[in-house]
Amino acid sequence: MDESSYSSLEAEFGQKFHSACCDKQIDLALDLVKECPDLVWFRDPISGESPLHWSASTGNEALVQAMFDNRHPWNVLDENGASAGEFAEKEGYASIYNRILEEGVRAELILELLEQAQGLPEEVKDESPISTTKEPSNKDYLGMDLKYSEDKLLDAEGNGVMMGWEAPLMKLHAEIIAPKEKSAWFGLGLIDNELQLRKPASHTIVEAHPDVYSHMLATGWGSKPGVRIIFGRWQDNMDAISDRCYDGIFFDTFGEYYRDMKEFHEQVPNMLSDDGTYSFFNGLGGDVKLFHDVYCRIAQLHLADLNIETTFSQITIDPSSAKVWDGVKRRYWQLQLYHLPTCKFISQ
Ligand SMILES: C[S@@+](CC[C@H](N)C(=O)[O-])C[C@H]1O[C@@H](n2cnc3c(N)ncnc32)[C@H](O)[C@@H]1O
Repeated sequence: MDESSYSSLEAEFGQKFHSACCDKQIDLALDLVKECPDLVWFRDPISGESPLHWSASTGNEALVQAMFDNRHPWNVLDENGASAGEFAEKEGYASIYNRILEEGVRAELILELLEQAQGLPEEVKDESPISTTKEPSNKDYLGMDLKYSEDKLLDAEGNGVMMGWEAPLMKLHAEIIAPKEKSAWFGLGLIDNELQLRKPASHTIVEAHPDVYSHMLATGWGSKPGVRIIFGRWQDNMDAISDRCYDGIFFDTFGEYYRDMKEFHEQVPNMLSDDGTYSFFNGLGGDVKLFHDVYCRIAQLHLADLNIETTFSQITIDPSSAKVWDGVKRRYWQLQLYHLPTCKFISQ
């Protein structure tokens, strides 16, 4: 059943449930779910809020658990784009936030297993709230004309491929994957300039878009000492990319999903030196805090399966000014804290 197809009975129970939550009548709310489990599909027609939002606001764990026991989705957003996690946080219920986060991790991992076992259809796959960066599909993007402006690289639909506000983050990523040999993806070349300042012995750049590649050549990257450019999709060039061991690797593409990034992560152990550092642009779920937290945890778990430990440094970043996004179709980052990943082999 989808959220728009609840019956009038479920709508009636949904409204009663809302009132019970507002009045913190937990026993009544639990009885209502028992009597009509399908009330979990009710959504307030104006606010878009769900029974999970209201349960989270009560701070009652049993009620939140009752939502999940009755298959309430963890990732419903209200009309303002707020998740149930944010409702819990607003009331100061950190343990409820964490319970919803755990459920999100569990649900996404199960979805991934189903996808592996059955090959889910595209429309179901795309129900996952998370893309690694910003839209559209990678292949569509690679066929589009791009536009460089002073501090932005936009695709033909006005999506921000790379933006100047990310410069301080690129500096930090460059610092952690520091000297000798590097691999990166180009965009505005912000991280590449930072890496060059650190005078690496060699620096490999992988870039698939013809316009970006031309821009790289026009700005002299083709003849910089120690710089090697591999032109093409990383997926199609793994043999050339992994012909050596890197002390630092940075991954930051465009129009790819988390599953693409995971596929790249599986290649990292074959080309990172024993004490090397891997990092990636962590735009995962960058417009909803709960989604971002769920996917940081999932990436951490998947990397741990590869014997790689991930620590996240929290960086305050606030690109909320309207001017930053002038002419850009979608604000792909809306959070106050960036989780900068440092990934290293777990020592035996
Ligand atoms: C977000 S930008 C990288 C920005 C870069 N970190 C910087 O500091 O300027 C992503 C780049 O990856 C390239 N790209 C996208 N998909 C790719 C793929 N499958 N293989 C290789 N490069 C890709 C894009 O053309 C774009 O230049």
